[in-house]
Amino acid sequence: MSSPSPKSPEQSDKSKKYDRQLRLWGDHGQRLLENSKVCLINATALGTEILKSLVLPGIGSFTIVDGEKISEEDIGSNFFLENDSIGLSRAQVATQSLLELNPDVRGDYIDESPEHVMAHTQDFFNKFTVVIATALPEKRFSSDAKLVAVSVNDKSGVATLTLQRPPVNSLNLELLTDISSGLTEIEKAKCRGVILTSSAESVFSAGLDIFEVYKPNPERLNHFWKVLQDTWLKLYGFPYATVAVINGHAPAGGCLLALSCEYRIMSKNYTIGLNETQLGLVAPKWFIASMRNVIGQRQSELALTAGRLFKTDEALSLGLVDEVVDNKEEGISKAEQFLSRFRNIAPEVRGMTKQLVREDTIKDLMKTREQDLNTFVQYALNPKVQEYLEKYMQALKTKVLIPLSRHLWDAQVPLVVCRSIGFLGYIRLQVKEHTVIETHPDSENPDLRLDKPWPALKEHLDSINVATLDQKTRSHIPAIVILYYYLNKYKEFHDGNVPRTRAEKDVLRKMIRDSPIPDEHGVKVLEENFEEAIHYVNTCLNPQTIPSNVQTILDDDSCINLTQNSSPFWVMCAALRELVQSEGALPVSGSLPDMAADTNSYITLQQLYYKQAQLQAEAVFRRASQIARNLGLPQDIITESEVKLFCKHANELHLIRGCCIADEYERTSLDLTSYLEDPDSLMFYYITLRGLERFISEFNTYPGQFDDQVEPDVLKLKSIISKLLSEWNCSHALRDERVHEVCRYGGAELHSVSAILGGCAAHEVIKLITHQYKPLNNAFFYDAITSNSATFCL
Ligand SMILES: CC/C=C\C/C=C\CCCC/C=C/C(=O)SCCNC(=O)CCNC(=O)[C@H](O)C(C)(C)COP(=O)(O)OP(=O)(O)OC[C@H]1O[C@@H](n2cnc3c(N)ncnc32)[C@H](O)[C@@H]1OP(=O)(O)O
Repeated sequence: MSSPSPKSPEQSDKSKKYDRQLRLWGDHGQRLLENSKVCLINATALGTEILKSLVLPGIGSFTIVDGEKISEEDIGSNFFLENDSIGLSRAQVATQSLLELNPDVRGDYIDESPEHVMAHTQDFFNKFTVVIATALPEKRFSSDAKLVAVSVNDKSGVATLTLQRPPVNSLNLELLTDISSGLTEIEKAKCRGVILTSSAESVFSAGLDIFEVYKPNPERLNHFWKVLQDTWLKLYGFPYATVAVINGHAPAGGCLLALSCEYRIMSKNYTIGLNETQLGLVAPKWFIASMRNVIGQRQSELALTAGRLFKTDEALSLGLVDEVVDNKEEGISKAEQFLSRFRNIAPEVRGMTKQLVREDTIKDLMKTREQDLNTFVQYALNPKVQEYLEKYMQALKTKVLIPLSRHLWDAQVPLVVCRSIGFLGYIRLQVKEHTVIETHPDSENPDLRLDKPWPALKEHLDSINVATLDQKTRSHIPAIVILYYYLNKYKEFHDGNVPRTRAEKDVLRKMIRDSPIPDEHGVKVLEENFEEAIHYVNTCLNPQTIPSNVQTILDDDSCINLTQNSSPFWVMCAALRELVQSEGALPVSGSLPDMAADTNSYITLQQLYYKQAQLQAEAVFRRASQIARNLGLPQDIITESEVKLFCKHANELHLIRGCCIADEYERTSLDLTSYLEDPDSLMFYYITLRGLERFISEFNTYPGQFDDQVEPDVLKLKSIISKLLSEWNCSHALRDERVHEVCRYGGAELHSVSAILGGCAAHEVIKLITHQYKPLNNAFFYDAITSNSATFCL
């Protein structure tokens, strides 16, 4: 769904419109901004405020991902939503309002939750320049690793197929496909038997993955069900002996997997059953048959119609499982014992017998496969079922921050996580690697190279004898010429050294100050250009060294060992490294400060600096293009204008390597002592926020969201926070009033706080996009009560 906006016809209009900001980040920064694609997850008040401050300066495009409908609470805080839009898609309405702010920006939206987008289009977020997420809950991550592990014990000939799709082995298309190919692999290896188990600590399998069925892509939905049928047919009719070691909960589809095996061994204190009716769903016929074949018609009917989930011991009495064990290891050992029962029976004979026993059930599905598929698809696409699934999914807590963080970290897309709650604001930047070409350093000393002038400059400066110039010419020569002349005089008397200390510089300053010829009254009048020369003694004679930030970059492995994945920045750095190695210094910046001088002499000098900078930038460009060619990178990845900018600011290159939010959330110890001992430290906000996020994950509401729950929520939040602190081995406690304060907010967003924070977050995003100005590293807290703010590197 996209709402394209026409581009403004007049380029000059655009320059006029953006005139103020062009002074800050230049054409180069504006170009990057106009080519950027920004994704916003959740159009909360904070989210739309951030986008507002990005749309106005003219980002290329934005996409809002938000599956929420507009609520009354939204209207109270979100400036971009209006009363008559209650119940409409928040993503759509926010997109339309934001697009009105700037006709040069394109915007679109996806009216789906980020969880849904992640589950269906893994790489969706990779295409963005930056992803901004507001009000996003955390989640244990699911990785791209193989979803099943197959291992074969060569001695016993027993294969183990372990389900390992975190967090709960919910059966999506990929997991089912992997189970099916795992079984094929085991069949080819002619194993004596298979043990089916799970790597999760307390779940065998949570059954079918709800995300496969919620707002599905019809083609994938069809495919999903066919693969489920195939996998069941393969497992149910598997020629070798099969045992399920059920080391955790096995509801619905999880129970079906276990029922398809010949023998079931279950760990204590979990639940198992075909509970579909409890979920408002009807179990397909072959699910029912799988159960009936194990516990009989009568018990199946009772269990299925009530949607019963049985505790392990109940399941044992019912015959739904065959043995109970204390843990998975014991289960595996019991499973091996079961399989060894068939040691003296010919595997083909055993297999054929099993297939005959199961033949009718298998044939039933084979005959009705197409019809079963159509029934499922129609049922799943029914709006009522979808409505029901939406509610069900909300009840199944949704946490998404951690997988998103991990995914974007790997894809090297910056992630900006923000939250605005009550009087508290928080911004956290995740960048794996961010490089900055600082075009606006805090203090820039002119790069004059008077201590080591290159030949053309030396020749020109040496050609002017300041002492013999007539008064008029003297008063118009550029300060640099004067400085160079007296510097050489100074060197003559100081063994060829340039002045370094303050006292030494005073000597040089005095030489310049004393240089004018006295007038008829014996007074030495110091011209403006001589004053300037004295001024430059302080700033322009420091030896040309390579700043440590730049040296670190030139010594970085990414600069030395380039690969096909190297960014243009690193290719340019490698070329720069070669120039530095051959010339012993960074390229000349090429710009000359304004100075009191006659036009001709100033321009001559300016040309010398400009030409040298051009020559050096061209050398770096040629080398960078060569490196890119050698690496097989596209030729247009390095442009001449970019190299010029890079060389001009070569002493202001910065590299930031950040840390991954998912790692931060999975860290088991955190040394907060020094912060917590400081009564003014805002670090307690971080702890409160982490507690808040865990609260949302556990209870699916904000603490204090419901008036009658404020006090119980305070207790729950306190207990969550003290658990968090003890997980981090932190002995401090959080003051009670801090917890009360957060519960008082009840999850409310205040427009004024969101507006301030939105501006700050947008500013950080602009830094990330333009690669100018160093971004925040890495967390920012804003306390709107005291108007204090703090940054922490977490
Ligand atoms: C789906 C079919 C619908 C309609 C089609 C029409 C009809 C024909 C089909 C009928 C046959 C259907 C068969 C099925 O299998 S339906 C699925 C039924 N399964 C469940 O209802 C299980 C629900 N899950 C649980 O009860 C618990 O998660 C479980 C397994 C006991 C584990 O508990 P716990 O360890 O506390 O873990 P969490 O609850 O915190 O869950 C962790 C994490 O996993 C997500 N999740 C859980 N179950 C599923 C699932 N089935 N699909 C997708 N995701 C699931 C949960 O949301 C949590 O996610 P988070 O983001 O919060 O980390």
